[in-house]
Amino acid sequence: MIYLDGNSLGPLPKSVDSALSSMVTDQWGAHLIKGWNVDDWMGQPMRVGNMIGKLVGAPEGSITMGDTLSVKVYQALSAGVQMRPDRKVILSDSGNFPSDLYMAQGLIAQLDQGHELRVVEPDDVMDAITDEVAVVMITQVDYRSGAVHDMAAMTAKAQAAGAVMIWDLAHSAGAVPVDLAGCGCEFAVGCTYKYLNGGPGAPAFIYVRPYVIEDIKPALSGWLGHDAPFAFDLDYRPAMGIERMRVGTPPVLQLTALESALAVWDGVEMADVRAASVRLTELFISEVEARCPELTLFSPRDPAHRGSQVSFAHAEGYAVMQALIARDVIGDFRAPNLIRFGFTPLYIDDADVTGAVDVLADILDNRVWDDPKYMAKSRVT
Ligand SMILES: Cc1ncc(COP(=O)(O)O)c(C=O)c1O
Ligand SMILES: Nc1c(O)cccc1C(=O)C[C@H](N)C(=O)O
Repeated sequence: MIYLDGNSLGPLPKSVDSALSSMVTDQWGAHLIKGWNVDDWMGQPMRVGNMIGKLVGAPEGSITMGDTLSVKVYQALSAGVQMRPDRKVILSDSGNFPSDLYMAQGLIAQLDQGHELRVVEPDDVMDAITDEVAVVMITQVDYRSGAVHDMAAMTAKAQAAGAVMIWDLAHSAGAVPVDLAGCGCEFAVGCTYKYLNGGPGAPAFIYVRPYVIEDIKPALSGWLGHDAPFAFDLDYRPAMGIERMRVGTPPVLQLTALESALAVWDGVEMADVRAASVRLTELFISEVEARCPELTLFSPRDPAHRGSQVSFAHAEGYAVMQALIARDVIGDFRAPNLIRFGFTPLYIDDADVTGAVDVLADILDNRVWDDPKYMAKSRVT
């Protein structure tokens, strides 16, 4: 198999199977409830958060783990809106992943204070940052095109206009160098099942800039974000620091898989990963353009403006992708007409790229995709 879908679900790292089975047998099985203390399950969200922090330029103790990314988006958004009570606009772009926009719509309905979700074209975000905007919420790497927003420039513009900046790093963490502390944003969130290889349903992360955290009153005020969860007070009192963004019981099995998966990043420099990623995406684009004239590049041509994924448009993109998958070249399809490929240098090399293009060119040259069995849409694409 040539796996070019690590931008949606990373593969199984070799260490994870034994890490999970040891956790189940030696911790859960042997220690039962004592595991919360003797195996430090309670400390896992912070421990794993610190591992991720090293990959995204966040200081120790500024990231915690748990829940899904959609939930973490909601937490960051509600905190951001609360920080700017006099402003009513949440600004985002049409390249954002829909769940982020849906969470904003849900929050606005619940607040019922006249907030507006303003969605502009990706290229228009900078100009749309005005003094009406409470929060700018942007996914750094566009899930369809792979186009990259400049985190430092946009954060600076947002803050100069008095707005709070939230970055969604779902398609950035483990894919492109990120400097959260350097860019100065107030919030960042991301998932761990893509480039970080944490497995299906792996928990999300949330970063809050240290000086901001103490002012946040969490909207999801669960007991594990309480200052003293085991005091079982009847009233909520937020924990000190980033722990207040925890909600409930950590997903220990998923965090164990993720913690093991993250060990492969030890000694890996993001700059090296980025250089290899650029080489792979450049090779893929030049090979496809030379050999597959029916395909039109949808991603930015300049690698400086592209993440670690490449999309091409084809009118029958769904069927083309199904034919590729049937030949064990795995990418995915995004409506209405995009075939999307992720390039993950930890396990993809030049031979994978040229091998994938060999199959793609054959499928197009011989219209292999023009078959009813490749046209029928499945439930998850
Ligand atoms: C940019 C972005 N935001 C949010 C989500 C939603 O994440 P989750 O399903 O983990 O809530 C995804 C992926 O599904 C995504 O790519
Ligand atoms: N999270 C996913 C899932 O649970 C099922 C299928 C796909 C996903 C994804 O992550 C999709 C992904 N955010 C995307 O970029 O399209």
